[in-house]
Amino acid sequence: MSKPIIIVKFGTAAITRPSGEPDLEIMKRIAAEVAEVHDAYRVIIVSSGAVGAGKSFIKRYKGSLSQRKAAASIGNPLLINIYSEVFKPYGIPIAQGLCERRHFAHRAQFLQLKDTFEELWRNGVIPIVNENDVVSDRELKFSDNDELATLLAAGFGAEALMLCTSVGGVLDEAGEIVSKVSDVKEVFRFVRTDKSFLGLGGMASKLTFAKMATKMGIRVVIFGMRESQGLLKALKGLAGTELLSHKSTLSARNRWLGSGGLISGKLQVDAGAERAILKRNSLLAVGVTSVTGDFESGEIVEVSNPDGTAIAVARAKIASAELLQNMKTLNYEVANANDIVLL
Ligand SMILES: N[C@@H](CCC(=O)OP(=O)(O)O)C(=O)O
Repeated sequence: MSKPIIIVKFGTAAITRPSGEPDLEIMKRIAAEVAEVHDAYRVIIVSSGAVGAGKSFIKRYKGSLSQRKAAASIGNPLLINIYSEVFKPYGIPIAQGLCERRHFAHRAQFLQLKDTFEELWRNGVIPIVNENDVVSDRELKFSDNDELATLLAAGFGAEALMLCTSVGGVLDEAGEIVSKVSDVKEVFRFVRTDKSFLGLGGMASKLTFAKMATKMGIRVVIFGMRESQGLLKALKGLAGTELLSHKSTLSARNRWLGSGGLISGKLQVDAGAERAILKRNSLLAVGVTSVTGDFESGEIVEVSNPDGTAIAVARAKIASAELLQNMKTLNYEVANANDIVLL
């Protein structure tokens, strides 16, 4: 049987000194702990920190979009070199994967990503993923690397999504780490919305994506690396905040479909089409009342009922332009029942 997959995401604040430079001690600890679980799991590391690692090279850095992108393009190779060095003592080669949102919007592209990582794992290599900041533009970028890590966890059918933060977990009113959470709603009220200067996500973002992952049957642990054994303890549920997964009967393909973050367009349907979808039938053009966004055949759309409540996500069989021309056509399939996941 193949080894389970874990996604381990390190946020900027978790691996960066206050000056913005990568914290070598923490990164050595990451390598040591990941090396310990390398035989038991197929690991994907998602690492932020490129902007922090490169920003000192940008004159009068103020954090504008172009400065962040330039800083990331300088910082990414620096960061990946450090990872390569810290994993060397364990004989583990690492590889870099730079992803954009569109790589997740098409099943075929995602399957290529999967094949590439499978090949890396067969060769004992750990892929380290970051957003392709240099080219991802305002609309096409991930909201942050928590989203990227969640999409990878959903698409790869990961057993666990490990989100490393500087705080070490979700803190309650008394400042204590909440250890186990069965419903993410329970801890949302503790969350402050401020985030670190260099990173993009914060605790609210982590919990939003954690909720999505737990619904898909993925265990999520928010943990820290400031103390040794942080990852190892968190994997055993002995440190950080563990968000328990819900039972999921979705196939890997439908988890990927249902992960929501990939949505390229939105469709509103009438009451008849809503009933049909809820009875697990296909979606026909005649039931679509409005089309938002510009999507291609094969991309993911959100489907909402006449009240505007999202009821499903679906892989569109036709592009938005073709749908707009055939809105009133009977028996014109927009999404096949097998490509619709109810929310
Ligand atoms: N891609 C950017 C990081 C973006 C990001 O999501 O940061 P964080 O919220 O710290 O995980 C970088 O490498 O600096």
